[in-house]
Amino acid sequence: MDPAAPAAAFSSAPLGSQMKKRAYVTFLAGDGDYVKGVVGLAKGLRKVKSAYSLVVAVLPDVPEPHRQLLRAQGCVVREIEPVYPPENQVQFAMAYYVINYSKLRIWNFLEYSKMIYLDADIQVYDNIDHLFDMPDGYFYAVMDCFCEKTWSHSRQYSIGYCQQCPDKVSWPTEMGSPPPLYFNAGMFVFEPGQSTYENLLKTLRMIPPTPFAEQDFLNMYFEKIYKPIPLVYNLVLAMLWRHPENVKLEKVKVVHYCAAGSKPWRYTGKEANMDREDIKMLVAKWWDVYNDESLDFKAEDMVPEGETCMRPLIITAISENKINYISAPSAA
Ligand SMILES: O=c1ccn([C@@H]2O[C@H](COP(=O)(O)OP(=O)(O)O)[C@@H](O)[C@H]2O)c(=O)[nH]1
Ligand SMILES: OC[C@H]1O[C@H](O[C@@H]2[C@@H](O)[C@H](O)[C@@H](O)[C@H](O)[C@@H]2O)[C@H](O)[C@@H](O)[C@H]1O
Repeated sequence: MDPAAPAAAFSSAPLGSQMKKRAYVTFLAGDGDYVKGVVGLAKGLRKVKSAYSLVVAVLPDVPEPHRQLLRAQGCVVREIEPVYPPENQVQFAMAYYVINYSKLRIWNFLEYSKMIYLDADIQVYDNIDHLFDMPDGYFYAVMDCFCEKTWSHSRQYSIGYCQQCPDKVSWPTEMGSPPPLYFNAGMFVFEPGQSTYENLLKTLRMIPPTPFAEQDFLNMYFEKIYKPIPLVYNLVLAMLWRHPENVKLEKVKVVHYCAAGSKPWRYTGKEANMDREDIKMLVAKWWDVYNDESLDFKAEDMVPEGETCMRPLIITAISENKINYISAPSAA
């Protein structure tokens, strides 16, 4: 149990503690407003009644008050050391992407057998716990789109090719085979492991960095075991105006607020496409969850960190006094 986990705990080894551990995990850097994204995500997962904890991998520059805020929302806060790419002159798509290589530390969370990574600018609106039950040995994520200006450095963008509509502009044979399927690294299902972790870091030192930083690197590294999953599990907002024919908004379970100007906690509506009705609706939807006090963490929400979906058994066991539940001291 993470020593910094909420005070609520089980006095005896939680039922099933020998079972495989699973959890959601996100990444937080800096002392800025992304912490709001993590709070929103923690409350969103609670709203959809996820059976798993949210682990937050924080860089050392995340201040203690922000860590306390996240613990008070039931998150498991884990400090990680930064990971920097080799010295390079590359122009990252966004200058701050250099910090995103630190996401690689989550492969070293060896107490977990399977995790679902979610960026802090993601919100989960339907329960996606079933993704944990997909076959082991693969890397699951949603395909990205190459049509936004952020891709102007790429061959795909230069010829107007996008994997979201491969028949619209087909890949020219003179350019060789089309690029392998490419995922958005804001959401993925993965299995932590020591050998994978060590090999990731060793390989990183040998690969020249590229504009999409760790997203490009992870696509290269996991190319052979990457399995695309439906777009409903990570709606990259640009899909709404780039490939509306591929989006059924009412079916979307996970929204990724990654388009420029779409971070709900910074939203002004002034950037391109931000005045769309669907964007306004999705930003309001994010705020509804963030502001919903009924979704704040309460002791009875505690699922032993990393446990499988044991809540019903645990509650029965508590009611039958098979295990004692030490509830967190009330906030009052
Ligand atoms: O100042 C920052 C910038 C980024 N992030 C983390 O890195 C992820 C990826 O950055 P961002 O969401 O800005 O990338 P985008 O998906 O919008 O390109 C964020 O979701 C956060 O989890 C952070 O914690 N602090
Ligand atoms: O560090 C590289 C980043 O790459 C991705 O950002 C998005 C974002 O840049 C959009 O603006 C693009 O349109 C989209 O394609 C691109 O994937 C991940 O979501 C993020 O977590 C991070 O890995």
